[in-house]
Amino acid sequence: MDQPQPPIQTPKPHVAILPSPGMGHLIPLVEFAKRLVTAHDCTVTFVVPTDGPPSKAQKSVLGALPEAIDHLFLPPVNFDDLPEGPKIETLITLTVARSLPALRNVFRSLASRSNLVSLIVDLFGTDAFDVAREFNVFSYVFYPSTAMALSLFLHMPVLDETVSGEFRELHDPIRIPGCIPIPGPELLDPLQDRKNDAYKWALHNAKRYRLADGIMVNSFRELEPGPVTNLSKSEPGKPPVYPVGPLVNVEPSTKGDESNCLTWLDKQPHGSVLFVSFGSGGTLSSQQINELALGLELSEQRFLWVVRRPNDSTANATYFSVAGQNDSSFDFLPNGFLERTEGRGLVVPSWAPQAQILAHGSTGGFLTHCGWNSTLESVVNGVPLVAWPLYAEQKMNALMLTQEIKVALRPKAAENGVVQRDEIAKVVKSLIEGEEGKKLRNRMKDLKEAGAKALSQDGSSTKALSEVAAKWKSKIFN
Ligand SMILES: O=c1ccn([C@@H]2O[C@H](COP(=O)(O)OP(=O)(O)O[C@H]3O[C@H](CO)[C@@H](O)[C@H](O)[C@H]3O)[C@@H](O)[C@H]2O)c(=O)[nH]1
Repeated sequence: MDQPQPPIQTPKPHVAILPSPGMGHLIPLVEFAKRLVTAHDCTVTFVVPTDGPPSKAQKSVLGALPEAIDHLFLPPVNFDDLPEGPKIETLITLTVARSLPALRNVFRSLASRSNLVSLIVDLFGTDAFDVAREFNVFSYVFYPSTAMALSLFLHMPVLDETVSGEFRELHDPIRIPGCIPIPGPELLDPLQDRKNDAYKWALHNAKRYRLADGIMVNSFRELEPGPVTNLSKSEPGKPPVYPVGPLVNVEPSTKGDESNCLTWLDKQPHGSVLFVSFGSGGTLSSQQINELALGLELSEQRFLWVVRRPNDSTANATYFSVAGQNDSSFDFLPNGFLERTEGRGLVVPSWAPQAQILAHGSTGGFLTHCGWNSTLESVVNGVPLVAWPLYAEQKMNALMLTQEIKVALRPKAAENGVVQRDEIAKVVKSLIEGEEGKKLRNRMKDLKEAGAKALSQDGSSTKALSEVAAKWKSKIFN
């Protein structure tokens, strides 16, 4: 009788992921890569463009990945030729565009030693599609923000052609298929000044989205029914859109619990603490930090606040440098604030293990800049929000969270643009112990369940990702 044959080794599909700069872009892609490996037996290489030495946070996230996920840093690009004060979107797009020769070399090597099937970029990386085409592999976008913002990106070429002047000056709100109307001043930052290069680069990327073989978005239908339903309709020239979320950072944070936040939370009553944090890049002005501190004090609620040194000229001062910061002198906080709130409040410098804080039972609310990862991390833990948008697409997110999904309260700024202490105290109190807070919390709990269902074995996001993976696998066997 014939001896049984050893099983034929299936060649694994290999995927190259190119994250554009920013922890908010890297973190969801890492979760996405883990799914590709565990659920679809892919192998992955993160090819990371840089403009300087990799940050501690980047190294620590990428260094902790399973064996099937490799990573390498491309040589830093140079920006010496740029005029003064380029905006973030310009820097992010140019970091990718100027890394293409190095990416090409990496592709040459990957293609020779693996079944390279696809390139995945995020919202600002579409220039890399040219390299994917040269090597005959698929090009996908992983869109790390809302289906609403993706709808805007896809609609941007039409807006550009049909609207003259600045969007922020339009009398009527902007209407995008499937989305709630967006007042011009709430549109994402690069659309606020059409003469700036940042607008040019956003439009450039938006036009190139149509060249992708598919777009994955970190959202799910129950969270954004209007935009998701509309995006799933097929339309000539629009790639298929796959909602694959909520993919969030669930691992212990990159920097551990150096500030003992979790130990402190262990000692607080259930659902009593407001977590205050502005993502990886958010900073406040001196005047605003002062009001926020006094507002938290006045609210008489417990709080855990990730504090960064104020910056009076920009709201995203630490976007490219957060990991380097470790400024624990809080000399800019109001006199006596730390002493007066001792025991009831904990202030930590720069960075905290956010995923674990939001998952902790003592956390009852989150005052956030509305970055989409922070928002999703709150959704998967059923934590209601105070919306405090700062830059990028955060005002659009806040609009949706307060007016459409109704899981957030948004404090109003005074005429000078600063949110005053009384307003802060009122909103915080209402979220943590008021009737309104209760409603938002219940709504968040429903979304938490819907999110878990979307990612379950037969859930919509699981199925959407399987469809993409099947397409990649078919490339190997054809
Ligand atoms: O002290 C901190 C601060 C942040 N984080 C983590 O860092 C990520 C921050 O992501 P996000 O909330 O999305 O904020 P940004 O880093 O500001 O993200 C950028 O990218 C997002 C996705 O495109 C956009 O929604 C934002 O507007 C944009 O600023 C989250 O996973 C947090 O858990 C920590 O672990 N500890």
